[in-house]
Amino acid sequence: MVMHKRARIIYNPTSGREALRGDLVDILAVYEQAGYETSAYATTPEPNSAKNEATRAAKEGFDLIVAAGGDGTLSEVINGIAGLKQRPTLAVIPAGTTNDYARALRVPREDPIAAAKLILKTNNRFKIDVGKANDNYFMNIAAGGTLTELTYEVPSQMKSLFGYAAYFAKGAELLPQIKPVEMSIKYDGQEFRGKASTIFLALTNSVGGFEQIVPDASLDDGNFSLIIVKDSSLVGMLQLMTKALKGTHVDDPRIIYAKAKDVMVTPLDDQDRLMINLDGEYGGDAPMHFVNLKQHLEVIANLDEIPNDALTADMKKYEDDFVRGVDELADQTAH
Ligand SMILES: Nc1ncnc2c1ncn2[C@@H]1O[C@H](COP(=O)(O)OP(=O)(O)OP(=O)(O)O)[C@@H](O)[C@H]1O
Repeated sequence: MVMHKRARIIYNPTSGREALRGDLVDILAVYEQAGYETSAYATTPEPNSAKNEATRAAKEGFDLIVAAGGDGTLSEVINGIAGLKQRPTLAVIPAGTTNDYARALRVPREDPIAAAKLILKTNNRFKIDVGKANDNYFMNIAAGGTLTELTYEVPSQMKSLFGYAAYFAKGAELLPQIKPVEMSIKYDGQEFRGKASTIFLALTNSVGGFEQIVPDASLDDGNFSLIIVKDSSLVGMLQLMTKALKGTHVDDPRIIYAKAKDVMVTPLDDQDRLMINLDGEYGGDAPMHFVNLKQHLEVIANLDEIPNDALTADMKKYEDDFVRGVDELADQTAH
């Protein structure tokens, strides 16, 4: 008897513009063509429906799990399998509005069937790092601060309309609420002790449109890129944001930029609440222990292709306007 490999597609019927529904038959056919006996599960509005199904399918011995939806669905699927001994391979079909992770894996983001077809390509399997934060897992970025919604809590509609520009608008609006917190950050035998306003632990360089926030990110080196932001003034933070667009923030004295596998973040004053955001969702408060699980998951990706993520003309213009606005603001405050 021939044993077939099995694939489980976990898809969110509501994500993005409900684009997946019409493509599902074709997507199933692609995985069948690749030799997988394939079935599909539609997620439900209940919390963790994608996560629970991912755990169930992995324990049932499925070889491949396809997470089809937005970053939220993908994050749940990763949380459903990352803690298991036997982990299926993960494929991603992006259908959300930001799809940061698919961008990092260079999975086509406009065409779900093209994304599925990566399974047919040779040289498409990569073992990549996964982040652990206390008992949760993340694949892209952990952010900590008094206000971790900084780059994330952008309403979906606004994201679809303005894409990447929406992050700036929202970021600028929220910045005045950021307050520095006295904290200890132990990282691979070193320690930062002092006031910091925000920290980031990144696994990829694909963070809400800031392609250069981690200019030298590697998906499989076992390290987080740790960014500790010491400044918290409005102008200072905005200036750092403009520098982050170009990747020049890493040399700024207001920032500590390091590579580390093990990071312990502890607020030093019990009164301070240091919230942690994992891949765009609230992930609990510090103290938090972060561990990089090196090459923990096998993913279907397109990493041998040359990146094709040039900023569109519109984004570029917005970026230029933003940089000019910040320069003017800095001038006014200086006088
Ligand atoms: N059948 C369903 N009906 C309503 N909501 C659902 C359903 N299935 C999943 N959800 C909800 O969808 C959310 C996850 O959305 P997901 O990240 O996949 O897409 P998105 O929000 O469109 O994408 P992005 O995060 O990129 O904006 C979760 O809050 C989940 O509870």
